[in-house]
Amino acid sequence: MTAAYVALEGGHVLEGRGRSPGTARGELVFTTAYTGYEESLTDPSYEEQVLTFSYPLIGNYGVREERFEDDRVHPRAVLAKELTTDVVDWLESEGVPSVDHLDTREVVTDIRDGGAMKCGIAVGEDVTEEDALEQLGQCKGMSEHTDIGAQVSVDEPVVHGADNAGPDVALVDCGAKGSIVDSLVARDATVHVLPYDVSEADVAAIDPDVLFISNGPGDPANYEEAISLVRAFVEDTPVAGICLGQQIVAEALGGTTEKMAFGHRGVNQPVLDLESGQVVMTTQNHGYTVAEPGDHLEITQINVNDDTPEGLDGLEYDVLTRQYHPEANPGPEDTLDFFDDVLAMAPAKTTTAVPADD
Ligand SMILES: NC(=O)CC[C@H](N)C(=O)O
Repeated sequence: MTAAYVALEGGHVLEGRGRSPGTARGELVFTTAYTGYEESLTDPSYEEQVLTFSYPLIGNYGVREERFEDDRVHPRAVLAKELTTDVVDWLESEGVPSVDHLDTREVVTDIRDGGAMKCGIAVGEDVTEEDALEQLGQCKGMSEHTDIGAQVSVDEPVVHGADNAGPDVALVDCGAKGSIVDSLVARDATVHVLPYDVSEADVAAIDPDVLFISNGPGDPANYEEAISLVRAFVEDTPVAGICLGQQIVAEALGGTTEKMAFGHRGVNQPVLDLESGQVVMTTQNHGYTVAEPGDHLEITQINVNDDTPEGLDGLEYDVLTRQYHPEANPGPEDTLDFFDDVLAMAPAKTTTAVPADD
């Protein structure tokens, strides 16, 4: 049997069954999602993290590329109670180590008690506990990954829906999920996917109808270029954001963000809309949260479990953000209308009326 060790911050080492081999380190987190493992594993927001699935059987409906959110697996390693060979083969082909036959209830309890923590993984024929501890020793804290955007963003601009007649959206790609692009293109927008550190001049050249900051991994405070961009454009251009995007917008407009103990990751997080009184089920994957919205934003939606901000509106500016993932994938599609609301902020296109013949 292939050996597998998981060294947790503090030095406690768990032993499991080795599946795909390799060594890795990252921030140990868990998701309670009971479906959507392909989408979660290809979500760039999991970059530099080790993902534990609390749902016990992962891989029972195979691996299909059309469900991927990006072209590669982002977590550094995967932990579960039971992984199917479909998933293990996929992870192995991507060089991502995985461990199963773990008591994931224990792992989740450790994370809930200790918070998201550093961990080291070693999987292989000859690996030892020391190999996992050595990985743990080299593990950086999430906020120390100061240029994490470079690991997940496009290098050059890419345009989707070029022939669409709707608004031009400048999507700052801090690790955008494919479903965000798809949701906008499906609503007739032209989406300009731009590098995470795109310059003000390059955005201005597009003359976007909406500036949209994507989801992405790591600490929002490290995305200085995107923060400046929001400040530069917000007076004249509607601004939208999802997850990391909400956090960046808050940082830009005088608000603050902070790290949560272990965050929200799952597909049934209840969110209350403060105006309508309605509760919606949402998909979430974040470890930071907006602490204070500042003077230019108001909190419109909150998490029912812990009251953290889930939606922000601009007070004097056109701003609309969500902490959860309205694009779903995985998870419920209750909140897709966010994309309609975002595009409704775009100024009406000026069309030249064709004079009638008579
Ligand atoms: N999904 C995301 O965009 C995650 C945002 C941020 N990296 C966090 O952990 O809070």
